[in-house]
Amino acid sequence: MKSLQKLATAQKGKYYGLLLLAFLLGSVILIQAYLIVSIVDGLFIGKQTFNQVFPLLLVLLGVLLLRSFISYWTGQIGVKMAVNVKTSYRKKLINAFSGQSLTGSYQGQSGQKVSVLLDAVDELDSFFSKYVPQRMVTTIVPIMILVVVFSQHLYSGLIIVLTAPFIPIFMIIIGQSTQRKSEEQLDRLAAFSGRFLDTLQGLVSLKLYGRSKQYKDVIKQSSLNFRDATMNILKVAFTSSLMLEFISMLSIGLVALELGLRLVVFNQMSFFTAFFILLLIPEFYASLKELGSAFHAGRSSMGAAAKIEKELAVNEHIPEWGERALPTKPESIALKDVQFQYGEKGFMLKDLNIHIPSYGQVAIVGKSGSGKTTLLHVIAGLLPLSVGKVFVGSEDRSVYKEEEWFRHISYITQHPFLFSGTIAENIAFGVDATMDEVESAAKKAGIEDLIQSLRYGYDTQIGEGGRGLSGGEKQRIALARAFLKKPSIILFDEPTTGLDIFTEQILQRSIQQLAQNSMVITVAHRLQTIQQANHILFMENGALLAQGTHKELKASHSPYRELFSLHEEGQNE
Ligand SMILES: Nc1ncnc2c1ncn2[C@@H]1O[C@H](COP(=O)(O)OP(=O)(O)OP(=O)(O)O)[C@@H](O)[C@H]1O
Repeated sequence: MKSLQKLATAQKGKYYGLLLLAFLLGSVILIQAYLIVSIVDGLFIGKQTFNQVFPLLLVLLGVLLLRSFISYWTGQIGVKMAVNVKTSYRKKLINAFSGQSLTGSYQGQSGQKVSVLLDAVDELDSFFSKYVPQRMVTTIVPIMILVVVFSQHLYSGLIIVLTAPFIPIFMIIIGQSTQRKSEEQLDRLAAFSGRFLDTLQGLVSLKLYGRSKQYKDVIKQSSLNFRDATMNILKVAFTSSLMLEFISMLSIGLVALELGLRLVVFNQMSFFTAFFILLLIPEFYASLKELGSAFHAGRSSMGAAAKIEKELAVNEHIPEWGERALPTKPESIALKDVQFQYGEKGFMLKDLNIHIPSYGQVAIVGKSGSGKTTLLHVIAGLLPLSVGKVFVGSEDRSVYKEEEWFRHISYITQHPFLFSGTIAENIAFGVDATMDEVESAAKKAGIEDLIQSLRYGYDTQIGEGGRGLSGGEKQRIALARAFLKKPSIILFDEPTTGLDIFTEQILQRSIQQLAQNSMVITVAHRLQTIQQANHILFMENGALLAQGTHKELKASHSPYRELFSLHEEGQNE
């Protein structure tokens, strides 16, 4: 609770506002009890007329209104505190997620991350909107009441002092298990969300492999687990309310019995004093009881805070960036003694020394798993280097601003991600472009005819991830993006799966066109791409085995010759 508490005290204005309102509430409760007792005492003991007590009734009405107003403002301040904290946590989480390198973003299930961002952050609400305001009220109001009760009657004060500690003791015992159960509930919710999203995304594979029934059961089970965890929390909440009610009723009963005996049997006190104390005692215990419920909610928030902190504490190694602007057209890219490793013992790129000129086509070639895509990601600046440097021209790339670097890059992956929206919006993604420019880019990427054949043309809606488009169509939209963005560096992960001859030719032609003014680096799987490249990087097991033109490598390097002849065989077949 300490870290959440710090966030509450950091909002000084609101915190002191709550303190002031708690004092006001204490005073209003005392005045309200005093007025009620005066009116009843005046009417029934002092035999006053209604007209005589009427002014007091008006004041009482004012006091009741003031009390409602104080409760309203206390609630409002709590809600505003919660909003500030939730906004700041959501920002931190989004920054953490968006700042992650590729390896970080691949870890864990996407659904779980969404669950932390939405559900766990929402769970923080009750600490600030309920617990903090109520704790302030309970710190001040019962003490004010106790002082007044002691000033009126010593023994009633003593009974309160003896019975009141049972409530906080009980709250602490219950609070421990609430936090544990709340963490468990959030874990299960995150697991449920994660599995659900995984299943949705892999629905086709599940059907093809006849696993949809098993996954249905898995989802059902994780949903039941979440339900059980929620029920466990509710069980604790109900038990805690019952016990708090029981303790406070018992204590009020004891004080009432003592007052009754003194007033009626022993005739040792006035009706005014007895009634006044009797009205204040329920207020005293109500305040403690409400803290009990708020404490329960606050503990749930702690569980959520622990989960969020865990997500934020992932100490990930990310690419470094500086503050300098990048020249309009970056000169060559050079990798000097570069190494990169996935995790501590994962696959490793070893001692890479590569020079790529500012225009022309570079092909990265090698067997599957040799590290071609990983090298492309290192060149793109998506992965942090373990050792070595990447130079842009003569400058270390890390001195440049991240957004400046990415402004110069287009990356056409094997499965480009399209966002839910129109085709035009997807082509113009990240740039301000007129409709003419969008159409001209689509034409260069060879997708214009297809778009025009659609009923709504460029305004056709596509689903998230490009649902509704084929792989080749998605790649051509990504190409159109590249034409529109006019990047200096184009990274292209050539599709391994067979595209039709028509689409393949369009892709080849477009890439060649882009290579006239830009640096094109392709993870090449096709013979034609390899033959056309100005420079070839031949990878094996994370190392750069050889580099040069296709002719040079074919003539001098036997492993390359072997791979190339395999390519040729595949193509002939
Ligand atoms: N995020 C990751 N975390 C850990 N290891 C990874 C990750 N991505 C890839 N690898 C591993 O790194 C190695 C190289 O992968 P990479 O995708 O770079 O190969 P590739 O040459 O592009 O293969 P392909 O031609 O089949 O696409 C593989 O052994 C792969 O399992």
